[in-house]
Amino acid sequence: MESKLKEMSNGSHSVAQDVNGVSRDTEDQLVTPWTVSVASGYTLLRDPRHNKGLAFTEKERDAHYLRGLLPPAIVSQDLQERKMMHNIRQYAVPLHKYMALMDLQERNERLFYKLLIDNVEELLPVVYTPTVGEACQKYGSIFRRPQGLYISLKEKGKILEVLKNWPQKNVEVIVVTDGERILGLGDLGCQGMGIPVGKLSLYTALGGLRPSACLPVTIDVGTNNEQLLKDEFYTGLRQKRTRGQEYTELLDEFMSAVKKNYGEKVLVQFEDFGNHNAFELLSRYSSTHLVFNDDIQGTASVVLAGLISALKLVGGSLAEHTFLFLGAGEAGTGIAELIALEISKQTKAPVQETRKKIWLVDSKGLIVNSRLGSLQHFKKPWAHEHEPVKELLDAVKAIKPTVLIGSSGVGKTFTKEVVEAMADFNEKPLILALSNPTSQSECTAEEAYTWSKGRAIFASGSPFDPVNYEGKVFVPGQANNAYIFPGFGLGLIISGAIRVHDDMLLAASEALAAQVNEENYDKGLIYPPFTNIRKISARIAANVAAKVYELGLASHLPRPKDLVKYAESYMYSPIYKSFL
Ligand SMILES: NC(=O)C1=CN([C@@H]2O[C@H](COP(=O)(O)OP(=O)(O)OC[C@H]3O[C@@H](n4cnc5c(N)ncnc54)[C@H](OP(=O)(O)O)[C@@H]3O)[C@@H](O)[C@H]2O)C=CC1
Ligand SMILES: CC(=O)C(=O)O
Ligand SMILES: [Mg+2]
Repeated sequence: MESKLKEMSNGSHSVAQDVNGVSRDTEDQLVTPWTVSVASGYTLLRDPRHNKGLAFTEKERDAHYLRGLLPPAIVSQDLQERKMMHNIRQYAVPLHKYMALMDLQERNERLFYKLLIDNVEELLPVVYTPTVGEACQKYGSIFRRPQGLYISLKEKGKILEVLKNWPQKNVEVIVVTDGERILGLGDLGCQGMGIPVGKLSLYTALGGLRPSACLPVTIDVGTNNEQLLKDEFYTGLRQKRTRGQEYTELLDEFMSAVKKNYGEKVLVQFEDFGNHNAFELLSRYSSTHLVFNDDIQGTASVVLAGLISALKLVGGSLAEHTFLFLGAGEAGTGIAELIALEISKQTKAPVQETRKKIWLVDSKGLIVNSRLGSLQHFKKPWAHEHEPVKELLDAVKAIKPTVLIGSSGVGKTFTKEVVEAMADFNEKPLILALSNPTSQSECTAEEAYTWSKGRAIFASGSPFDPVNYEGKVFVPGQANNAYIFPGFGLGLIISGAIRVHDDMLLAASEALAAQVNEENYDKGLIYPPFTNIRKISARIAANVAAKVYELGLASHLPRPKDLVKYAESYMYSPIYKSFL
């Protein structure tokens, strides 16, 4: 659909909207709380949103007081990209690549996104898992310029004012963490900021949301990480985590301030909270806000997509498979619930029935009925009738799963014996080692292929290189919610969704699974490569938006006819704009 821009006044600044009321504010506006201006001269070169470096043309240099502030050469954005990629490839240490990319993001935002979009397979492991994990661990010592918004206990009572300090007013998506469960690395407190920053750079690069529409937030309620509390470079509050009423009040204040400042339709994505808060927050706000928990829901949707496409390789219907999880937290129970829902939709059997072929193991062993009294609420639906089993290997032998999913955050837990047992009773065992970063992966790709004698269908949360096993090359896929959340969020935003519904997650899974082609299957892949991720995200967005309209939860009316085209037309382009 062709977008027809019209200017609308919104308080102190102007916001452009299309016929559907979707914000199409241009990137050219530098919006501060008190004025609307585009910087010029020296300030323009230091404004990452508008800076083009040597790509400023002669005319732009004249028009914007840049004469003398740049050397005479004028280069294209493509040449700048080649130069930056060359420089980044010189670094042998991934963390140095990460720091170079963050510097670029702070210097020249469009060039940063052009690099990320054009080189997504190469740079994803740098701005995202696994390197972002190390960056969070060392965030205090690599800290240069602050990114995102920090809301600590010190700001209690004035969160709305804090939000108003953020220069962008037309925010569409917030990714928020409290840093308690950063990937599988545990409590990193305030240093968890790397995660919302990284996730939102994927929202732009993979899903096409404007950078100015994305707000990374870290809620700092302290940390129980003793090492960080003692670290002189730690950037957060030096106190133990606040729990209970004070925590709840802070989160309530944040959520209501967000709605006041950005309106009903801002999407809040919860990321890497400890599970004792994650489920609670999702259920508390899901009827009043547009909220989505990536670890519970995004992960569920990406894994379901992988399972649907894997059926082409392993055969049978979902209902005919038996699933065993190592890890019964956000990811594990979230995925389990969506699989049960999908099977229920396919077979018309009640979810209580379809759950019975899904088993979970936590740190205390298999989840069984005799443990019901002491189980956290999110584990209870998975307590089935069985004698207690302590070890994963024994659970594998007892349950005989066709699908084994690792969501424990603990590396090396899919041992040789576990993989061999899976390969004993499955022609093609489906093994997903979801835990991040690479150090926490339940097994490596090489281990999965070698121990199963080349029969495993394998995917992992963090990427592994292709493996040569007995002369055949196996390409492992990446089962990561990065496939889902950018397109999912885009679908919610273009339709003006007011609430998230499980059927939208199913719609996202279906759209992703449909993108896997014969060439991918031939390589043993159950996910498409990330190379075409923007096209994939547009299709996910369209399917999600279609579901939003079907459920009557859309506020952007009329419904665009061609939702894929509409999603594509909505996407941010990192190509430089002319300033003449
Ligand atoms: N690939 C992807 O897209 C995603 C990957 N993840 C990854 O999944 C992992 C888990 O995340 P999440 O579910 O949110 O974490 P949670 O903390 O919510 O859950 C972890 C679960 O693992 C169990 N566990 C811990 N240690 C062991 C052990 N030694 N043996 C068996 N079970 C164990 C815990 O048991 P207990 O309850 O008894 O403590 C708990 O049930 C992380 O590494 C994260 O990076 C998460 C989201 C997306
Ligand atoms: C991928 C992700 O969201 C996680 O590991 O937490
Ligand atoms: Mg996460």
